[in-house]
Amino acid sequence: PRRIILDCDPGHDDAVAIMLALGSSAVELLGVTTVGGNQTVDKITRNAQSVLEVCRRQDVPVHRGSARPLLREVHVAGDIHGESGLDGVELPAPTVPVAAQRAVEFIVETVMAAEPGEITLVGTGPLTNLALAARLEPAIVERVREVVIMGGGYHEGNMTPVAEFNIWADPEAAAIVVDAGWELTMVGLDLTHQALATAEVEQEISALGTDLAEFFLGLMGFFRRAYQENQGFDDPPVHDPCTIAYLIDPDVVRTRRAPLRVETRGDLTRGMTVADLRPGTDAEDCRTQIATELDAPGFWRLVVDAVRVLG
Ligand SMILES: Nc1ccc([C@@H]2N[C@H](CO)[C@@H](O)[C@H]2O)cc1
Ligand SMILES: [Ca+2]
Repeated sequence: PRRIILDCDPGHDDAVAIMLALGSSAVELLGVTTVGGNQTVDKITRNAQSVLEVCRRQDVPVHRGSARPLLREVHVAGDIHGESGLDGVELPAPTVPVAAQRAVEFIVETVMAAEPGEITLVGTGPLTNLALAARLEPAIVERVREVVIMGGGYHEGNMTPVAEFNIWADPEAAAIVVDAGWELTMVGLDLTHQALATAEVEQEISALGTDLAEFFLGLMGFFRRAYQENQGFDDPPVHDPCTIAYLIDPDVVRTRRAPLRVETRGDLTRGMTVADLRPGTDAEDCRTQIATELDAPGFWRLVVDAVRVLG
C-alpha cells in the first residue's frame, strides 16, 4: 500500500480524505499532521482527533503543526467550514491525547527512518508544515516518494479569481514545496470541482445505514448549504479526498506533466499557481504534474466503498 502522512486542516473535505484513507487497503495512514487553515490550529487538531474517534482509529497519531503561515496573516474559512471547522456533526471528545512530537518533527523523523521512496506526503491544507520540514531536513526531498497536494488551479481560483485558498493562505510555503525538486502532483480546483457530492451520492451513502454514513451525511449537509450560500454551487465539490483517490487508483485522476511555479509577490495574483501548459513542456524529466480530469463515478465508488468498509 501507499504509506502516507496526511497534513491537513479538517475541514469537511479533509475529514472525507481521512475516511477514504482509512477505508482503503491501498493506503496506509501513518499519521495525521495538522495546520491552521480552514480554522485555527487548535480547532483543526481537535477536529482531526474527533474524526479518528468516529472512525474508531485512535491508533493513528495526530501531530499538531503550525498555527499560522510562514509570513502572512491567519485567514480562516469560517464561511465554508463554520465556527468549529467541522460544523454540522456531533464531534466526539478525543480519548487519546495529541502526540507530544510536533508535526514537522514527525514528518522528518518518519521519512528519514523509512527507506528512500517509501513515504508519500499528502497536503490538503496550507503547506506551512511541509515547507518547514523541507527546510529543517533537506534530505527528505530526495527520500520522499511523492508529494500530492490539494491546492492551486491552472485555470480556476476560489479565494481570488486566480488563486486557491490553501496556496493563497501561505504562498511562500507553497513556493518552497513546489520548487523543492521532489515529485509533486498538484490536485487543484480544475480537478476537484469535478468531485461534486450530488444527491445520488448522498443516497448511495445513506443506503449504507451506518452511524458513519450518518456522520458523512451530516458533514455533506453543512458543506452543501455553505457552498450554495457562499460560492453559488448547487452541489459541493469535495476537494481533499481526490488526492487519496489518486493514490488508491491513479486511473481515477488524469494528470499531465507541466512546469509549476507559485506567485508570491503579485498583488492581484497572490498565491496563483502558474502551470506552463504550452506545447512540449510535458517533458519526461519534469517532476511536477497537474491533475486535469476526474473519473467521477470511479471516485465516488472509492468513497462509498471506504465508508462501507469503515462502518
Ligand atoms: N471556500 C473554501 C475555502 C477553503 C477550502 C479548503 N481549502 C481547499 C479548497 O480551496 C480544501 O482543502 C478545503 O479544505 C474549501 C472551500
Ligand atoms: Ca483542506
